[in-house]
Parts: sequence; structure tokens; C-alpha cells
Amino acid sequence: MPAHAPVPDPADTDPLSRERAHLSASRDALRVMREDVQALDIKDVTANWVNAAVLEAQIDERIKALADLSHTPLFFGRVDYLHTTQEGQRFYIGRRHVHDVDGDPMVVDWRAPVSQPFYRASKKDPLDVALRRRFGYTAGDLTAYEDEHLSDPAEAERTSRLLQAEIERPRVGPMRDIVATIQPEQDEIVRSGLGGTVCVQGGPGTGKTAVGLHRVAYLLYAHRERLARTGTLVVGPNRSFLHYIEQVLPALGELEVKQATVDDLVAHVEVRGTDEAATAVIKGDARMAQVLRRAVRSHVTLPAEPLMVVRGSRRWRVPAYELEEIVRELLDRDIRYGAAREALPQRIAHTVLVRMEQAGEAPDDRVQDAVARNPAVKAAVKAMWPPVDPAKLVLRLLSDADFLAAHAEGVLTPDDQKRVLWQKPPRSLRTAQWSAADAVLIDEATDLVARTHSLGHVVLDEAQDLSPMQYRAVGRRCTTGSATVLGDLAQGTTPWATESWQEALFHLGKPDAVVEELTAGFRVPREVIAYASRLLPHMSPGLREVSSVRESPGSLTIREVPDLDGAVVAACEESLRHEGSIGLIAADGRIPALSEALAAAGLTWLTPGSETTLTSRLTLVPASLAKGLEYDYVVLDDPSSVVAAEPDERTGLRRLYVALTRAVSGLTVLHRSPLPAQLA
Ligand SMILES: Nc1ncnc2c1ncn2[C@@H]1O[C@H](COP(=O)(O)OP(=O)(O)OP(=O)(O)O)[C@@H](O)[C@H]1O
Repeated sequence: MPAHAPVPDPADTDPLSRERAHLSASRDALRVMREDVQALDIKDVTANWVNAAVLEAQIDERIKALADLSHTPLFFGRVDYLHTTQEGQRFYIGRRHVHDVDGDPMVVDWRAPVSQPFYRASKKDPLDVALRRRFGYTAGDLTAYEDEHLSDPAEAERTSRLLQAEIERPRVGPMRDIVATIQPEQDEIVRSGLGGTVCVQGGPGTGKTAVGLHRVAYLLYAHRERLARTGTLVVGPNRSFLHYIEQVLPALGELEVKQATVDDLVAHVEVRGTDEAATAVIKGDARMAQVLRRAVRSHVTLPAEPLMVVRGSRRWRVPAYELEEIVRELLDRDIRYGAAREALPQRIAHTVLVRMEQAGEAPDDRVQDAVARNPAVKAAVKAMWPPVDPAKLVLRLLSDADFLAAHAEGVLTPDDQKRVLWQKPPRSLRTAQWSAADAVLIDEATDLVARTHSLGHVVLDEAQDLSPMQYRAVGRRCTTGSATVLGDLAQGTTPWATESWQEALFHLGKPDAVVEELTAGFRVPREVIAYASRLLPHMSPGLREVSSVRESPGSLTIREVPDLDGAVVAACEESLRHEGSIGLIAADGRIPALSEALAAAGLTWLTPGSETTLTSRLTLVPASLAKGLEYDYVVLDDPSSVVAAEPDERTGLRRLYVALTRAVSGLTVLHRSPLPAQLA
């Protein structure tokens, strides 16, 4: 083991070779850090095998965290401050902290406070930064750097070529992190405090997903202990999307974050049925929460009879009016139904104890417990406050018109009630064809009975598509924590999609959250986003157009073709001549025909969510699954069929807007039938 990692030779005046020397010195230092952990002998410090196993697992984790990943550079930037502080003057910024044998930092974590100016400093506000240097890598080798002298008024501001190159770097495999190039307005969101909920409205490709994931990594760094206790969760729209993003956090060293869809969160029953859109809209409406609350509480019956408790030779009588008082008090306190049910026997026992004391006895706690378990008390509790099974309750609400009417009176119109009732009620819980919206209702009922476990932080992506009841389901998973809500109102494609963030945040239970807007577009080239934005006034008037940071002339091709399938296959073959990933997006109904055409041409393709590799780069994407995904080149099949596949025109245009905004480098639109008029 070297006493000191090698230091750059001061005689070396070539900046690049000095930086390379720092890189290899940092690598050596990291290796030493790893070897130190590997050499730890825990025999003497652990008292028993359980402790030893726990400690060993922690050490294994630490060794994993200290691995030197050859494809991820140890640092990507450097800041030199004008003034020296206690911590130093020059810092290399990387994905993790590396120090030398003396404990001096070789690389600082991008999340550390000293790294923040690397992201935020500008000519206007240099934040004491004299030099910001960005590094470029080719196949793991440090090959370039780019300097900005932020405190030098003579130097002109210019856009970073390295940022441009990073965005356009061909995409193979899952989503990657953006730590090297987080932009100032993104960084503000990434580093905003754990205490408050942030909602981000941003058009396609503005980096919402990236920002949400980096925010989780930041929060885990800044509040590691607290979040380790309370947990964090990322909620995404579907499995393919979750699969696409699942590598970002591990690449940032965070392995402990759970990822789920809303359907996963509320999976109390197996979902085998579907609802018509109009039915799902009512089931997803917040009024259903009121109906459920009434229905749950309707199980409470006020006592008509006194309670007689026999203990030994004595009988203790609790009159009905006193029982009623206890029950009313519990109802008024508005605690969970199940918690109140558990408290009730003790409350009754307490009244009995008071009577015992009045009669000169001296009962202790054990007597109170015994009275609470007395069969007469148990029977009274069961009669006044019976257990409620959430799924059975929802089953009854959806099958029994009178029961529904009793609790929906004044909340749902008679027409609404008719809509949610099952045409053919199932005979039992087992045979019920639950829909996704029903599962959310069951989740709400479950929470009325017993409080849902709340996490420290929840990131909710593609949030615009949630129903009010779904917002409530996510919201109860962060009642004691905070949330990051990400979405684009213009990409809302469900019949219950939200029209306003204020409303959505209200249902989430975070009405005071700040709404931030991201308007700089990183994914989609200017020409393409301008074309897609023609749809905005027709489907989401009032929303701002994304302004792309990338000028890529020639990125958009639109062609009317006589043989659509043939032209689509040819366009895919043409795109495959470029590097990177290719997405063929088409209306869901067109997928079988296109699969056949691709197969006939000898092309193989993936389904969304499977990882692209260097040899398998073409994905056939049903328009309904395109949201959140991106490809270097996109071939879009027949826009009119994409619009026509949706129940109404506005949703159709929004679906098309999503499909038109998936390409990083090139979009080819092919059609035989006329294009939708709104694109003209
Ligand atoms: N600061 C950045 N530096 C480099 N790349 C970035 C930056 N911000 C975003 N990107 C890239 O832009 C692309 C779009 O980002 P992302 O998917 O997070 O956008 P989004 O707003 O969630 O889009 P959508 O609304 O379509 O889901 C990704 O490839 C992401 O890595």
C-alpha cells in the first residue's frame, strides 16, 4: 500500500496531463479506501454472530459503494474559488467522495455544499468561483476540458459544448444520470429542502424525471439517517417506465429506494376487470372518499341496552347512555375506525373500574385488562363497533344499490350511483372482477380502518395522469413526509387527468406546495418541439412552449407515403444506420401489422422496458406506453391513427404530442391518411 497516492508533477505544465494525473491519483486513493475497508477485522469488536453478520453486511455494502466503475468517471468537474476557505480552494466534483491517506479530499461528492456553486454559479452571480472546468471523457479516458472564468468580466458567456455532446451521446441501455450537467434551475429543485413538497410543471424533455431522481439522491445524502428510518419511494406510471429509470439511483450510489406504480401501492386485491371511462372517472372522484367514510362509520351502532359485567360474585352495570357517551366521543375524535375499535374495550373497562372504586374496591391495571377481555364487554364491542373488511365494504357499495344510496345521498347524483354499481354483482369476494379504480377505493377504505404507513419522501412522476382518489392514495403514503410531484398538464391522457396543479396538490394533501416551472428542453431539438407545439393551443391552451437548448437542423422529416408499412420499415432501417436507440411509435392497434412488417423484413425489435443493447436497438412502442421514454431516433407511424385511438380528440392530440416529443436526434413522421388539421 503506498504511503501517499501519487501527486501531479508540478513541473508538468500541460493542463490535460495534470488533470489525468489527478484522476489516476484519485483512483489510487479510492483503491486504498476500499482496501482499508476490506482489511477490517471485526472479530474483536463484535459480541455475537448476529452483530457480526450485520456488520459484515454493512462492510460489504461499503465495499460495493467504493467500487471503481470504469465506465463512470471519478470526477466530471472542478471549481477553483477566488478565496481559500477552511475546506480549501480547488475541488474536483464527482459522484462520490474520495480522500487521500491524510483525509484530504481528492474528489468531493456532487451533493456536498462546496459542490453547489459548480452548478449554480453564473457570470451574473459567480458565487466566488474563479474557474469552472468541465471534463470530457471518451471510453473512460479524460480527453477534454472546458473552462469558464466566471469572475472575469472580459470573458463572454457561451453554451457548453460538453453539455450538448452529453445530451446527444447515443442512448443505449437504461436512462443515465445527469450529475455532470445539472442546470441551475434544475439544481434549485434538486437541492430544495426535505421539509416542503415541490411540484414541477415542465414540458417534454425538460428533465423532470432526471431532476426527481437526483433530488432523491440529494435528499438521501443530506438527510441520510432520517430517510433510512422513514424510507423513500419513487412512483412511476408503468413497469416499462420504472424499468427504464431503475438504474439511475444505483448509478448515483443509492440502492435503497423503492420504485412502484400506483397500482402496486394499492394492490390489496387482484385486478382483473376494467371500467368504462365514465365509470372510472366517478370512482376516481374525491367524492368517493366521502361515501366510503360514511359507509365505514355506518357500522357503528349506538347501544340500546345496558352492559352487565360479572366478576366473581358481583355484577357491574354500565347504563346504555354511558356506553353511548363513550362511543360518541370516539366518533367525534375522528381516529381511525380500527384504532377506535381497539380503544373501546379499555374505555368500557375504565367505567367499570370507576364503579368498583366507588364501591370501595381497589382494582389495579390487571383488573382493567381482565374487564376489557370479559366476554360481555367483547360482545358489546362487537355489536357497537364491529370489524370492517375494506374489500367487503367496497364490494357491498358497488353491488347493493340501497347501501350505496344510503351513503352517497347528497354526494353522488342518482346517475353517478347507477354508473358505479356493478351490472352483474359478483357472488363473493373471490369472484369479483376488481378494476384498478376499485383497488384504489379499497385502499381508501383500508386507510379509514387503519392508518397507512407514511414514508419520509415520495417522488411522483407523470403525476398529471392521476385521479383525485389516486392522489389521495399517494398522499397518505407521505402524510408525515414530503413529496416531489412531477408532470406536464399537456401530457395528461387519462379521462381523469388533472387540469390544475393546485387541485392535484389539494388531493395529495399538500396544498401549500410550491409549483415550479421548467421551460428549457434538453431532449427534443428545436425544430421538432416547434412542430409538436402546434398542438398546444388545441389541447392545453395557456401552457408555455418548451424552448429547446438544441438547434439540430434536419432533425424533422415528414413524408406522405403510398405504402405506409413498407415506408415505416425502410425508415427503421435507415435510422438503424445511425448510432443509438430507435423507437418506432404507433397507435396500439397498429402494433400487430407493424410487427409483421418488421418480421418480414428480417428486423428484430424489443418491447418498451426491455433494455436496448448495441446489437438490439429498435423498440416497437405502442403509443399508450411512450410516455416518459426517449430514443435517439423516432419513427412515428400515422399520427391520425394515434389521435383516433383515443376516446376524444383532446386526449388524442395529447397522445400525439407525447409521441412527437420522444426523439433526441431525429424524428421521421410517416402518414398515408391526412395529418391531423391541428398540425398544419
Ligand atoms: N441538465 C441536463 N444535462 C444533460 N441532460 C439532461 C439534463 N436535463 C435533462 N437531460 C436529459 O434530457 C432528457 C429528458 O429528460 P427527462 O426524461 O427527465 O425529461 P422529462 O421532463 O421527464 O420528459 P417527459 O415529460 O417527456 O417525461 C433525458 O435524456 C435527460 O437525461
